[in-house]
Amino acid sequence: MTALRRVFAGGKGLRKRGPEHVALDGVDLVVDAGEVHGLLGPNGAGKTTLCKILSTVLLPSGGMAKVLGHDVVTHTAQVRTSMGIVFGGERGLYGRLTARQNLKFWGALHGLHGKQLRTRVDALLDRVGLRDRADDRVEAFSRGMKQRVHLARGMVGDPALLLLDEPTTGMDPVAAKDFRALVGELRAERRTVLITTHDMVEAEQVCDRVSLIDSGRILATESPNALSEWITRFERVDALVPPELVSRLRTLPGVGSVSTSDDGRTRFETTEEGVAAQLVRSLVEAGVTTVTTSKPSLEEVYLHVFGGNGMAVRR
Ligand SMILES: Nc1ncnc2c1ncn2[C@@H]1O[C@H](COP(=O)(O)OP(=O)(O)OP(=O)(O)O)[C@@H](O)[C@H]1O
Repeated sequence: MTALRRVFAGGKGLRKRGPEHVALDGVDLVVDAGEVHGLLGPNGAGKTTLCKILSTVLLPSGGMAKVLGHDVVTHTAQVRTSMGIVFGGERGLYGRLTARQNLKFWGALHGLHGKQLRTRVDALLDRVGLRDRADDRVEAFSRGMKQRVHLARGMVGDPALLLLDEPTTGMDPVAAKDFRALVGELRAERRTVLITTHDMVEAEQVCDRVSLIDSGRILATESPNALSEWITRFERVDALVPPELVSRLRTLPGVGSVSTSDDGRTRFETTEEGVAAQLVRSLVEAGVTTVTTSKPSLEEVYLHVFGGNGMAVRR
């Protein structure tokens, strides 16, 4: 996609008069064939808008996007048949139908019928681990199971490209891990996958490359290694620490900001790998007992990495 732009009219209702809202502000991005590419950004960054344009349900306000060589504005039919779409949440599944019925319905829309349809649906149910629940209504499924039906639905047309929009949001950790394993299988089959997420660890685990998006702009495209380096570098250590010890520890190399809150707890933020562990050791040796460590949020890491131009959570 080149200089892709989408502006929404402001205000509500038919007579929209409020200020315009720029959801995509000139996005340039090339996803290579066979690549699992992550689009990582906070709420309101523009990820869903981008997915909607690529899946031809929303028109761009400017710029150009092609899916497997087909323009999303002028060649919508070709785009639609060459891609599978998996949106997170409840959208797109019929709760009162069984998993098998849902897949048959979508398969029929892709022009499959008879034995070919049955075989494809059976294979997909097997693949996403739902063979035993194939004839239960989808409304009784857990979030993770529904998401597996979604993935099977996205695969029913055997697409070369899959668009996964926040597929693991709301899943428990085990279900999310299983789902990521399925994405790994798609990569092994050399399918191209564009996956949006606001989970840095997820992006790091499943993607070949990750683009960071904020305020409708791509800030950078990175390898997962760079992300994992950020994740290990930036940690937080919180404890009740005597002032003289705070003064000593704040001079340690790799300790970034140090702040003490009203309740007397001090927070150290590290900027180098391994420093959090070193801090914890020093605190324990000095007799400090309740020490907690945590990972910063995506936004905080971006603030470290991009400074004042870090991510802003909108909405
Ligand atoms: N139909 C619409 N009308 C007006 N503004 C919209 C519309 N759809 C999206 N926006 C705005 O465009 C911006 C980008 O939204 P988008 O849904 O693409 O973000 P996102 O990165 O997918 O966020 P999330 O992770 O919360 O889904 C947001 O500020 C949002 O409020």
